[in-house]
Amino acid sequence: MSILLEIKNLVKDFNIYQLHKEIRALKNVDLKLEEGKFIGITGRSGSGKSTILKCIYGTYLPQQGEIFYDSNKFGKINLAKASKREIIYLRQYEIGYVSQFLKSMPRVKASELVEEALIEMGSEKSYAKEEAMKILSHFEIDKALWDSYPNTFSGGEKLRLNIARAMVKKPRLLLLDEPTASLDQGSKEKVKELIIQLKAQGTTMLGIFHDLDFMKGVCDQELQMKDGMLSTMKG
Ligand SMILES: Nc1ncnc2c1ncn2[C@@H]1O[C@H](COP(=O)(O)OP(=O)(O)OP(=O)(O)O)[C@@H](O)[C@H]1O
Repeated sequence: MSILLEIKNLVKDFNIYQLHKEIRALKNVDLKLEEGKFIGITGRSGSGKSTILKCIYGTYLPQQGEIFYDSNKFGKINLAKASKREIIYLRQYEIGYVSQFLKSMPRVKASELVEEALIEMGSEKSYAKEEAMKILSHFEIDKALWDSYPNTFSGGEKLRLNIARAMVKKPRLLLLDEPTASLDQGSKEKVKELIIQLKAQGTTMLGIFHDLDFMKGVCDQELQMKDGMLSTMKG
Protein backbone atom coordinates (compact mmCIF):
# COMPACT_ATOMS: atom_id res chain seq x y z
CA MET A 1 0.00 0.00 0.00
CA SER A 2 1.22 3.48 -0.75
CA ILE A 3 1.39 6.34 1.71
CA LEU A 4 -1.23 9.02 1.04
CA LEU A 5 -0.22 11.38 3.83
CA GLU A 6 3.06 11.71 5.67
CA ILE A 7 3.66 14.29 8.37
CA LYS A 8 7.23 14.92 9.46
CA ASN A 9 8.36 16.89 12.46
CA LEU A 10 5.34 19.19 12.53
CA VAL A 11 5.54 22.14 14.91
CA LYS A 12 2.77 24.69 15.44
CA ASP A 13 2.96 27.63 17.84
CA PHE A 14 0.28 30.15 18.63
CA ASN A 15 1.21 33.62 19.77
CA ILE A 16 -1.26 35.17 22.15
CA TYR A 17 -0.08 38.73 21.75
CA GLN A 18 -2.35 40.27 24.39
CA LEU A 19 -0.93 37.90 27.00
CA HIS A 20 2.66 37.97 25.66
CA LYS A 21 2.42 34.22 25.60
CA GLU A 22 3.28 31.49 23.15
CA ILE A 23 1.59 28.10 23.06
CA ARG A 24 3.31 25.19 21.38
CA ALA A 25 0.26 23.24 20.21
CA LEU A 26 2.20 20.67 18.16
CA LYS A 27 5.64 19.38 19.13
CA ASN A 28 7.44 17.47 16.41
CA VAL A 29 4.47 15.43 15.24
CA ASP A 30 5.09 12.54 12.84
CA LEU A 31 2.36 10.50 11.20
CA LYS A 32 2.03 8.12 8.27
CA LEU A 33 -1.34 7.33 6.73
CA GLU A 34 -1.61 4.60 4.12
CA GLU A 35 -4.04 4.90 1.26
CA GLY A 36 -7.47 3.47 2.16
CA LYS A 37 -6.80 3.37 5.91
CA PHE A 38 -8.44 5.17 8.80
CA ILE A 39 -6.42 6.53 11.70
CA GLY A 40 -8.30 7.74 14.76
CA ILE A 41 -6.84 10.27 17.17
CA THR A 42 -7.98 10.62 20.76
CA GLY A 43 -6.68 12.78 23.57
CA ARG A 44 -7.64 15.35 26.14
CA SER A 45 -9.15 18.68 25.29
CA GLY A 46 -6.49 21.17 24.24
CA SER A 47 -3.88 18.50 23.46
CA GLY A 48 -3.56 19.63 19.83
CA LYS A 49 -5.79 17.25 17.88
CA SER A 50 -7.72 19.81 15.85
CA THR A 51 -4.54 21.74 15.17
CA ILE A 52 -3.10 18.76 13.26
CA LEU A 53 -6.18 18.55 11.04
CA LYS A 54 -6.21 22.30 10.47
CA CYS A 55 -2.56 22.25 9.41
CA ILE A 56 -3.33 19.48 6.92
CA TYR A 57 -6.37 21.34 5.58
CA GLY A 58 -4.32 24.52 5.16
CA THR A 59 -6.21 26.54 7.76
CA TYR A 60 -3.09 26.90 9.93
CA LEU A 61 0.44 27.37 8.71
CA PRO A 62 2.92 25.36 10.78
CA GLN A 63 6.25 26.89 11.91
CA GLN A 64 8.19 23.76 11.06
CA GLY A 65 7.77 20.42 9.40
CA GLU A 66 6.32 18.88 6.29
CA ILE A 67 2.92 17.50 5.37
CA PHE A 68 3.37 15.41 2.25
CA TYR A 69 0.15 14.54 0.48
CA ASP A 70 0.10 12.35 -2.61
CA SER A 71 -2.31 14.35 -4.76
CA ASN A 72 -4.03 13.11 -7.91
CA LYS A 73 -3.53 16.49 -9.51
CA PHE A 74 -0.16 17.70 -8.21
CA GLY A 75 1.65 14.48 -7.30
CA LYS A 76 3.50 14.59 -3.97
CA ILE A 77 2.84 18.04 -2.51
CA ASN A 78 3.93 19.59 0.80
CA LEU A 79 0.71 21.06 2.19
CA ALA A 80 2.72 23.14 4.67
CA LYS A 81 4.13 25.07 1.72
CA ALA A 82 1.33 24.77 -0.83
CA SER A 83 -0.01 27.91 -2.48
CA LYS A 84 -3.51 29.24 -1.79
CA ARG A 85 -4.54 28.18 -5.27
CA GLU A 86 -3.35 24.61 -4.67
CA ILE A 87 -5.11 24.44 -1.30
CA ILE A 88 -8.37 25.72 -2.81
CA TYR A 89 -8.14 23.11 -5.57
CA LEU A 90 -7.44 20.29 -3.12
CA ARG A 91 -10.33 21.33 -0.86
CA GLN A 92 -12.63 21.34 -3.83
CA TYR A 93 -11.63 18.03 -5.37
CA GLU A 94 -9.56 15.87 -3.03
CA ILE A 95 -9.59 16.73 0.66
CA GLY A 96 -12.73 16.97 2.77
CA TYR A 97 -13.11 18.34 6.27
CA VAL A 98 -15.98 17.73 8.64
CA SER A 99 -16.20 19.58 11.91
CA GLN A 100 -18.89 20.04 14.50
CA PHE A 101 -19.78 23.40 13.05
CA LEU A 102 -21.82 24.07 9.94
CA LYS A 103 -20.60 26.74 7.60
CA SER A 104 -23.99 27.63 6.20
CA MET A 105 -24.44 30.32 3.63
CA PRO A 106 -27.31 32.78 3.85
CA ARG A 107 -30.17 32.00 1.47
CA VAL A 108 -28.81 28.62 0.42
CA LYS A 109 -31.24 25.82 1.13
CA ALA A 110 -30.12 22.58 2.77
CA SER A 111 -30.50 20.49 -0.39
CA GLU A 112 -28.66 23.13 -2.47
CA LEU A 113 -25.78 23.14 -0.02
CA VAL A 114 -25.23 19.44 -0.63
CA GLU A 115 -25.90 19.63 -4.39
CA GLU A 116 -23.46 22.50 -4.80
CA ALA A 117 -20.67 20.48 -3.24
CA LEU A 118 -21.02 18.06 -6.17
CA ILE A 119 -21.64 20.69 -8.86
CA GLU A 120 -18.41 22.40 -7.76
CA MET A 121 -16.66 19.14 -8.60
CA GLY A 122 -18.18 19.10 -12.08
CA SER A 123 -21.22 16.87 -11.55
CA GLU A 124 -24.37 17.32 -13.63
CA LYS A 125 -27.21 19.08 -11.81
CA SER A 126 -29.55 16.07 -12.10
CA TYR A 127 -26.93 13.68 -10.68
CA ALA A 128 -26.11 16.14 -7.87
CA LYS A 129 -29.81 16.40 -6.99
CA GLU A 130 -30.22 12.64 -6.87
CA GLU A 131 -27.11 12.08 -4.74
CA ALA A 132 -28.06 14.93 -2.39
CA MET A 133 -31.48 13.37 -1.85
CA LYS A 134 -29.92 9.98 -1.12
CA ILE A 135 -27.53 11.29 1.49
CA LEU A 136 -30.07 13.59 3.16
CA SER A 137 -32.39 10.60 3.48
CA HIS A 138 -29.56 8.47 4.84
CA PHE A 139 -29.00 10.98 7.63
CA GLU A 140 -32.75 11.12 8.27
CA ILE A 141 -32.92 14.84 7.70
CA ASP A 142 -36.64 15.51 7.56
CA LYS A 143 -37.87 16.05 3.98
CA ALA A 144 -39.67 19.19 5.14
CA LEU A 145 -36.24 20.69 5.89
CA TRP A 146 -34.63 20.08 2.51
CA ASP A 147 -36.02 23.34 1.16
CA SER A 148 -35.28 25.34 4.30
CA TYR A 149 -32.34 27.49 5.28
CA PRO A 150 -29.97 25.66 7.64
CA ASN A 151 -29.34 28.64 9.91
CA THR A 152 -32.63 27.78 11.58
CA PHE A 153 -31.76 24.07 12.04
CA SER A 154 -31.11 22.47 15.40
CA GLY A 155 -27.51 21.68 16.34
CA GLY A 156 -27.89 17.99 15.45
CA GLU A 157 -29.57 18.77 12.11
CA LYS A 158 -26.80 21.20 11.19
CA LEU A 159 -24.19 18.64 12.08
CA ARG A 160 -25.80 15.90 10.02
CA LEU A 161 -26.07 18.29 7.08
CA ASN A 162 -22.43 19.22 7.44
CA ILE A 163 -21.39 15.58 7.40
CA ALA A 164 -23.66 14.89 4.41
CA ARG A 165 -22.09 17.76 2.46
CA ALA A 166 -18.54 16.60 3.06
CA MET A 167 -19.24 12.91 2.53
CA VAL A 168 -21.30 13.27 -0.66
CA LYS A 169 -18.11 14.29 -2.47
CA LYS A 170 -16.42 11.02 -1.58
CA PRO A 171 -13.13 12.82 -1.07
CA ARG A 172 -9.78 11.06 -1.41
CA LEU A 173 -8.77 12.17 2.04
CA LEU A 174 -11.39 12.97 4.66
CA LEU A 175 -10.52 14.80 7.87
CA LEU A 176 -13.06 14.28 10.64
CA ASP A 177 -12.86 16.76 13.50
CA GLU A 178 -15.10 15.24 16.17
CA PRO A 179 -18.02 15.03 13.78
CA THR A 180 -20.15 12.97 16.15
CA ALA A 181 -19.57 15.14 19.22
CA SER A 182 -23.16 16.18 19.83
CA LEU A 183 -25.06 13.48 17.97
CA ASP A 184 -27.41 10.94 19.50
CA GLN A 185 -26.62 7.24 19.25
CA GLY A 186 -28.80 6.68 16.17
CA SER A 187 -27.14 9.50 14.22
CA LYS A 188 -23.71 8.29 15.30
CA GLU A 189 -24.52 4.89 13.83
CA LYS A 190 -25.50 6.59 10.54
CA VAL A 191 -22.14 8.34 10.44
CA LYS A 192 -20.40 5.07 11.15
CA GLU A 193 -22.26 3.33 8.30
CA LEU A 194 -21.19 6.04 5.86
CA ILE A 195 -17.61 5.97 7.09
CA ILE A 196 -17.54 2.23 6.43
CA GLN A 197 -19.05 2.75 2.95
CA LEU A 198 -16.61 5.52 2.08
CA LYS A 199 -13.72 3.41 3.26
CA ALA A 200 -14.88 0.54 1.07
CA GLN A 201 -14.89 2.99 -1.86
CA GLY A 202 -11.30 3.95 -1.13
CA THR A 203 -11.51 7.15 0.96
CA THR A 204 -8.59 7.51 3.37
CA MET A 205 -9.49 9.08 6.72
CA LEU A 206 -7.96 10.81 9.69
CA GLY A 207 -10.43 11.48 12.47
CA ILE A 208 -10.69 12.81 15.99
CA PHE A 209 -13.13 11.08 18.30
CA HIS A 210 -13.79 11.30 21.99
CA ASP A 211 -16.00 8.25 21.87
CA LEU A 212 -13.62 5.31 21.96
CA ASP A 213 -16.44 2.82 21.43
CA PHE A 214 -17.36 4.60 18.21
CA MET A 215 -13.82 4.19 16.92
CA LYS A 216 -13.76 0.48 17.53
CA GLY A 217 -14.26 -1.50 14.38
CA VAL A 218 -13.83 1.47 12.04
CA CYS A 219 -10.27 2.59 12.74
CA ASP A 220 -7.24 0.69 11.52
CA GLN A 221 -5.04 2.43 14.04
CA GLU A 222 -5.63 4.58 17.11
CA LEU A 223 -3.20 7.27 18.15
CA GLN A 224 -3.16 9.34 21.28
CA MET A 225 -2.38 13.03 21.47
CA LYS A 226 -0.84 14.32 24.67
CA ASP A 227 0.58 17.81 25.14
CA GLY A 228 1.16 18.30 21.44
CA MET A 229 2.73 14.89 20.89
CA LEU A 230 1.31 11.89 19.13
CA SER A 231 1.87 8.31 20.24
CA THR A 232 0.52 4.83 19.59
CA MET A 233 -2.26 3.77 21.98
CA LYS A 234 -1.23 1.18 24.50
CA GLY A 235 -3.34 -1.76 25.59
N1 LIG B 1 -6.30 29.83 16.73
C1 LIG B 1 -5.70 29.64 17.90
N2 LIG B 1 -5.12 30.66 18.56
C2 LIG B 1 -4.51 30.48 19.76
N3 LIG B 1 -4.41 29.30 20.36
C3 LIG B 1 -4.95 28.24 19.74
C4 LIG B 1 -5.63 28.34 18.49
N4 LIG B 1 -6.07 27.11 18.11
C5 LIG B 1 -5.69 26.28 19.10
N5 LIG B 1 -5.03 26.95 20.06
C6 LIG B 1 -4.45 26.36 21.30
O1 LIG B 1 -3.67 25.22 20.93
C7 LIG B 1 -3.88 24.15 21.84
C8 LIG B 1 -4.41 22.94 21.09
O2 LIG B 1 -5.73 23.23 20.61
P1 LIG B 1 -6.58 22.18 19.75
O3 LIG B 1 -7.83 22.87 19.34
O4 LIG B 1 -5.73 21.60 18.70
O5 LIG B 1 -6.91 21.08 20.85
P2 LIG B 1 -7.83 19.80 20.76
O6 LIG B 1 -7.03 18.64 21.27
O7 LIG B 1 -8.43 19.65 19.42
O8 LIG B 1 -8.96 20.17 21.83
P3 LIG B 1 -10.55 19.80 21.90
O9 LIG B 1 -10.65 18.31 22.08
O10 LIG B 1 -11.02 20.57 23.09
O11 LIG B 1 -11.17 20.29 20.62
C9 LIG B 1 -4.83 24.68 22.90
O12 LIG B 1 -4.05 25.11 24.00
C10 LIG B 1 -5.53 25.83 22.23
O13 LIG B 1 -5.91 26.80 23.16
